[in-house]
Amino acid sequence: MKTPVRVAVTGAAGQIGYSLLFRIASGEMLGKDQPVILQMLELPMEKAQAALKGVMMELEDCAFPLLAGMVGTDDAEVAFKDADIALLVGARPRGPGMERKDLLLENAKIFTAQGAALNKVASRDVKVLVVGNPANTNAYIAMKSAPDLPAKNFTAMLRLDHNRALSQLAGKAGVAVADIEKLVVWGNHSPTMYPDYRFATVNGASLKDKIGDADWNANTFIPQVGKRGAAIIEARGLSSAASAANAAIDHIRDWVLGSNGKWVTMGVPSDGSYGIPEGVMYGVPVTTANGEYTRVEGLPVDDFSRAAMDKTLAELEEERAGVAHLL
Ligand SMILES: NC(=O)c1ccc[n+]([C@@H]2O[C@H](COP(=O)([O-])OP(=O)(O)OC[C@H]3O[C@@H](n4cnc5c(N)ncnc54)[C@H](O)[C@@H]3O)[C@@H](O)[C@H]2O)c1
Ligand SMILES: O=C(O)C[C@H](O)C(=O)O
Repeated sequence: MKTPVRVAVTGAAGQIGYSLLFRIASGEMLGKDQPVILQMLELPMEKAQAALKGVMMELEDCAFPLLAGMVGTDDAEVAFKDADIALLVGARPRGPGMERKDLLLENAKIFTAQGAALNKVASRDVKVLVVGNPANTNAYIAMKSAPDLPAKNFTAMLRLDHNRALSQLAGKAGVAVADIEKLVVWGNHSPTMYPDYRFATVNGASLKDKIGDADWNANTFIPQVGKRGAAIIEARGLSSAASAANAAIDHIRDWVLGSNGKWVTMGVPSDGSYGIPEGVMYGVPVTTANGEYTRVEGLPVDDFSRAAMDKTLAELEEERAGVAHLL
């Protein structure tokens, strides 16, 4: 039997938490031979703690063979103690008519506190994924609030956007999602993101050539992927949850177990490549192996792409300036 991995999940009694925890405990994230200990954080409020207790009762009732332990708490330092993986989900979601950055100041303080708690008690190798919005800037805040942990351990979730783009492309081209490779989503998890299929292939052939529709790319595909979160809020009255949990599982699974050479999108602190200033938490293509991600380097950036990449960068810089006083 392998040593259990400690997985901390914040906002554990929320919508995403409810779609996420059972899949982690069943082995879908870290493998069917990997025991896990779930360390769950919720707000110190009676209702949230009662809901967390209910979720833990249900986890217990699943009798998951891989669930080696559970902790439910309102104290971040308990939830993050020795955590190998931390999924920072707990934050306020937006409602209809809001942009994710409208949540910035309200949610930012959560991530200064949780970054500091991770800094103090988590494993030095902890892999952190920020899901709570605005995800890139919250991940940046957590990273800056944890100066003793390597910056590369902090990531933001762009995988939902990557998966959304895959499905739109597969539908347009009449191909299977599984056959599409080398897709990128650059930048911020916001409507300014730039889903880019210039390099994408289907069974080795260019997807861009197969689609051959620049107007669809600029006027349908890019805005549709960028505004998909709002479309779901409009339809459901609540923000995406099962698909967000699924993307979080994809992100961590690939980071820990490897992407087998496939490109995936992760929001990571920039190393200065592609004209993105160092430290900005920006969606880029990576491959993953042996628990590390490696940027796909040297892709050509044409004028259209440069403009799109700079627009999403400008928004991230603006968000970063808006929280500078907290860091
Ligand atoms: N990055 C993405 O792709 C993506 C996708 C979907 C949703 N989201 C974001 O994820 C977040 C959670 O969404 P949800 O639908 O699960 O929301 P939700 O309101 O259903 O659940 C959030 C939970 O977090 C808890 N919480 C709030 N502050 C906390 C704190 N400081 N510590 C611990 N727990 C805390 C709340 O009590 C609640 O139970 C939102 O910010 C949402 O916008 C991101
Ligand atoms: O759009 C939102 O506010 C929720 C989430 O970020 C999403 O993309 O579905």
